[in-house]
Parts: sequence; C-alpha cells; structure tokens
Amino acid sequence: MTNNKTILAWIDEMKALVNPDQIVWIDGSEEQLEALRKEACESGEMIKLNQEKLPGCYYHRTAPNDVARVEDRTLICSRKEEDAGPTNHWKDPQEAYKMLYDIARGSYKGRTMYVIPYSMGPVGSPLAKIGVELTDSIYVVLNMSIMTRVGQKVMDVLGDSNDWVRGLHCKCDVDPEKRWICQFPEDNTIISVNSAYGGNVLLGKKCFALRIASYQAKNEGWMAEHMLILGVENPKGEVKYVCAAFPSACGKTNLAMMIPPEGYKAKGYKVWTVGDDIAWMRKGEDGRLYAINPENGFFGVAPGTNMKSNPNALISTQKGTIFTNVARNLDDNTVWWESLDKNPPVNAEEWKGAKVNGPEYIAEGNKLAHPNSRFTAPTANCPCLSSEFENPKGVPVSAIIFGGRRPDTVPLVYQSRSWNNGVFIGSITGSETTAAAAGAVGVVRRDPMAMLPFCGYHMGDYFKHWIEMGEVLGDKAPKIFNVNWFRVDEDGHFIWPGFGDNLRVLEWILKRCDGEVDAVETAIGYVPKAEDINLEGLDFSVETLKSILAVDNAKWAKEATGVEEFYKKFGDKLPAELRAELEGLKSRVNA
Ligand SMILES: Nc1nc2c(ncn2[C@@H]2O[C@H](COP(=O)(O)OP(=O)(O)OP(=O)(O)O)[C@@H](O)[C@H]2O)c(=O)[nH]1
Ligand SMILES: O=C([O-])CC(=O)C(=O)O
Ligand SMILES: [Mn+2]
Repeated sequence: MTNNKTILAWIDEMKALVNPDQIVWIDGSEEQLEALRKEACESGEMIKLNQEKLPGCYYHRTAPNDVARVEDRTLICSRKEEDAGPTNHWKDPQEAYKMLYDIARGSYKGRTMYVIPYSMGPVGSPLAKIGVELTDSIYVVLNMSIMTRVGQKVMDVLGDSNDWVRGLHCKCDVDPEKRWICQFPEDNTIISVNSAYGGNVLLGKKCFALRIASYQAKNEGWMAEHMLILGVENPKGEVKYVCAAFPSACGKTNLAMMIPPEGYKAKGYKVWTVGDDIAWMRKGEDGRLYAINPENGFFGVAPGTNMKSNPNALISTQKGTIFTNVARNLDDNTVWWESLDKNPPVNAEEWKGAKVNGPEYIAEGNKLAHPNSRFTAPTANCPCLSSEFENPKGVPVSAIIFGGRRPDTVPLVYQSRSWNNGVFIGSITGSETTAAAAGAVGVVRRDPMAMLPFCGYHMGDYFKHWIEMGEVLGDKAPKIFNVNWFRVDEDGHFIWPGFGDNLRVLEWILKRCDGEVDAVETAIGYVPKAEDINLEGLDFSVETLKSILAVDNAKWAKEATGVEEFYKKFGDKLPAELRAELEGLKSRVNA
C-alpha cells in the first residue's frame, strides 16, 4: 500500500517486537471490512444484530474492568517532566518505552497485526493530519473505519512524508494492572496496552486528535479542542457556527444534534451538526477562526439517548453502527439502554452478558446497560449533518462556549468581558465527574476547557497558547461564553429543560455576537436580561429564569478562593493575564 520508508521501517520494528502470525493492511474497501465483520462474529468478538431492524449493526461487550478511560493510567511521556505539567501523569520516555515494550513483546503471537492508515479530517484537507494504528483487534479496525477515514487514499496523500503519528495498540489480556495509555508528544507516538475500550484504543480520537494534536497545535499555531461544532441557521437562511467545550458526558453530542423547539422550527430555524466531540481550529485567510471536525463518526453515550431527547443521534445509530456495553433484547436481537423507551426487554441480556428479566432487574436497582455504554455511528447517518462537514477549509466560528455540570453558582449563560476574560472563564471550568472515566461520579473538579484529561503538555503553557491565539485573531476572534444546563432545585431536579430548549440560549449568544441585544453587567461577565431569553411555548416562569440567571457574589467569592487554590499548581507558568483576571474577579465580587 505504500513505499513510505518511515512507515515500513516502523512496522518492521513493531513486527519484530509483537511477533504477529500475519499482517493485514486495511485498504478501506467494503469487501475487506465485511470479511472482518464475519470473522469477528465467528470468533464471538461481535454479535450481528437484527439486520431488518438494525441493518449493518453489531454488538460488542468489553471486559467488565475495561469500560471507560483510565486517567490515572494515562501518561504523557515528554523528555522533561515539567513539560507534561502538574495536571498530567508523567513518565520518562526511555523508561516508558521499556515498560511498554516488555508488555507488548510477543503479545500478537497467534494473532494478526492490522495496519490502519487513517486521516483525521477530510483526506487531503490542509487542516487534516495522518496516523497509522497497529492493532490486534478487529473491533478496533471496525470502529476506526467508522470514526476516521481509513485506507489506501490516506497513504496516497501521505506519500513519502514523515509527518504522521505512530500508534501501537496491544489488547494483551486486558489486565487492569498493566493497562497504560501513553502519549509521546515529542515522538508523535502513542502506545496503548491492555485495554479494548474505545477511548483508550481508538487512537485517532483522544490520544491523537487531542493529546498529541494539542501539542502540535501549540507549536504550529492552531488549536485542538474537546469541542462540538454546530451551525445555527436563522429564518433568513444565514448559518452561524459555534464551538462548545463541555467535559465528557456533559452534553456535547446532545447540543450538536439538538432539535429546535416547535416555535423556532415554525419560524425556520435549523441546527446543523459539524462535530460532536473534537474541533481543530486555525486562522483562515480572512483572519477569522475556522474549525473542522477531525472525526468521521460519533462515539456517543447510549444511555439517555431516545427519540425525545436526541432523535438525530438515535437515527444515526439505526444502521452501520457498533454498540458497546449496552443491553440486548434477546426476543428480537436488538439493543436497549436506560431511557431508550419505557419498556426494558423482559428477555434481556445485561451489559456483562447475564440473562435477566429486564423490568425485575431494574426494579432491584440494577442497570441493564453500562452508564458509559456507547454507540459508534457514521456521521453520514446523521439527519442534521452540516453540508459543510467535508469542507476542507472548515467553518468560521462566531462563538466559543464553555460549560460543565454545576448544581449551583454558575448561571445558565454569561458572556466574558473580553477574550482574556473568556480564557480565564474556560480555565476555571468546574464540573461534576461522570461515568466516562473510571473513578467517583458526581464530584465537582476543575476541568479547564474540558481538556484536563486531554491536554498533551503543560496546562500553564496551554493557557498561554490560548492568550496568544487571542492576540493573533484580534477583533476577529470569536466571542466567549459560558453555559450551565445543570442547575438543580432543592429536590435535586434540573431546573432548566435543556436539550432542544438550549437553542433559546444559543439565540441570545448569537445576538450578542452581532451586537443585537443588550445585557446586564455583573461581577463575572454579561448576563442576559430575563426578557431577552425567549420562553415562548415553554412552561417556564420568568421568575425561575431569573433565579438561574442570578449571580450570587458571595458564592463567587468562594469560587474565586477555589480558583486561587487551583491556580497554585501552575506556579510561575500561570500566565500573568489570568492572574490579573482572577484579581479582577476577586475585587468585583468583594466590592
Ligand atoms: N439536564 C440535561 N442533561 C443533558 C443535557 N444535554 C445532555 N444531557 C445529558 O448528559 C449526558 C451526556 O450527554 P452527551 O451529549 O452524550 O455528552 P458528551 O459531552 O457528548 O459526552 P462524551 O462523548 O463523553 O464527550 C446524557 O445523559 C444526557 O442526557 C441538557 O441540556 N440538560
Ligand atoms: O473518549 C471516550 O471514551 C469518550 C469521550 O468522548 C470522552 O470521554 O470524552
Ligand atoms: Mn468526549
């Protein structure tokens, strides 16, 4: 498939290490993928689902100890420890290679090495980048061929270039004690061992498109962010694009595919999805910031997805999709997860594979699907996929939105006072932890720009890079906002209806970008006047709206103290601009 000497030499080296019985190059053809699906079903690695109801869909189950990303076993292996920074786990590259090679050695014996050439971004786009993943898992091959563009065409574009990212995945025996997800940013290399969970092994996604790419982006003057990209079309037919960074399982897929409320639909509003998880952004010829989605599929959270909450996501999963760790309905060989509908299958197989009576099992307090069960669906299935999805130049970004799960303190929406103030707001993002990563759920932690688990270098330098991008973009920079869909009442219920109704907030955001609406200046930034959020057709009182737009200076004084504590980690790597923003916030909330 290629004469590229750097690729051939690396594959020879890896082959000598892992010792496969044979090597198969993934050419991207449907025949080859179909043969692999058949093989995976014969070995039991995958189950073919009901082909009338779910054509081209398959089911897979991971080991019960291997169901989410493992942040404490994810390492940044830069030569200097300081370059990984205080928010990453670090290991010396020489020691890491030795440890990983000892684990990987001979691990493909009796198995096949699949070579997957893939492009992150439209093949040949000036914003795209290329990787090669080696894996011994057909499941990984099939997922990568949904999530990225794979095959011969990628090699053709790469030619002899050495600008590609090396990725070695060894499933081994999925031993959690020997599980390591290692990035070597200075070597453009990723090694992942002893896992088969998507976020750890689909190396194009978090490992390349965020951890390695964020480092490349800093050095090359662009941005790699954990952001959805969506277009809002107004009744005049104009489309404006926004990017939003929320931590894992905090609503990116849902916002990216939202259905406008009835009243908005009637007026002609439409929402178009460009991406649901990752954005690569660069300054364009006209000086504005342009974004592409480097992915070609959605690796989405299944539980909670239904025809009411997110029909576009659900429809995206109805063909050519791989389901992982959801439950199976054994009567008709389809899938089920919590809140898909009100009828859990009686004749069910829960996510670990035990046969159970669904309703009884749930009544006993169990879940049929794992909370982080996922679907891998082709973007092409999405009914609201943007016509710009394949545009090699990307889409111009009007607004950047940060957000997280905050039961109190943070208002529904506010606008930053300036670019640097917006960077400050992104840097102090807090959110309750979710099932997307192993560990406790529901604990508020700081997750700057939703990049805490994904920034491939020193977070202080990353903040500085954001400040510098603002200088480069000048008055053409997107406006920066923060949202919080997750304020709760005394009974712990979400106050704001969220989902499609979030368009009401996006409308205000876009009006602010165009200078069409006023706002109230508060200690933290600009908050909407309650009458400027359209509540038409919604059973929601202005009083309640006011309660979730309110800024409580006493709470924010506490927040500022928490930020001050958090910022200590960065020492003198904390940009002076952010220090000044914190001082500004403190003086305003205490005024
Ligand atoms: N209350 C409320 N919940 C929401 C909203 N949007 C999403 N959620 C819930 O948040 C959870 C995760 O949503 P996703 O859209 O899959 O999150 P994500 O950010 O794409 O997650 P990753 O794929 O892990 O990066 C689901 O359980 C949703 O039901 C909202 O507007 N309000
Ligand atoms: O990487 C994963 O496993 C899924 C994901 O999008 C996230 O956790 O943000
Ligand atoms: Mn994500």
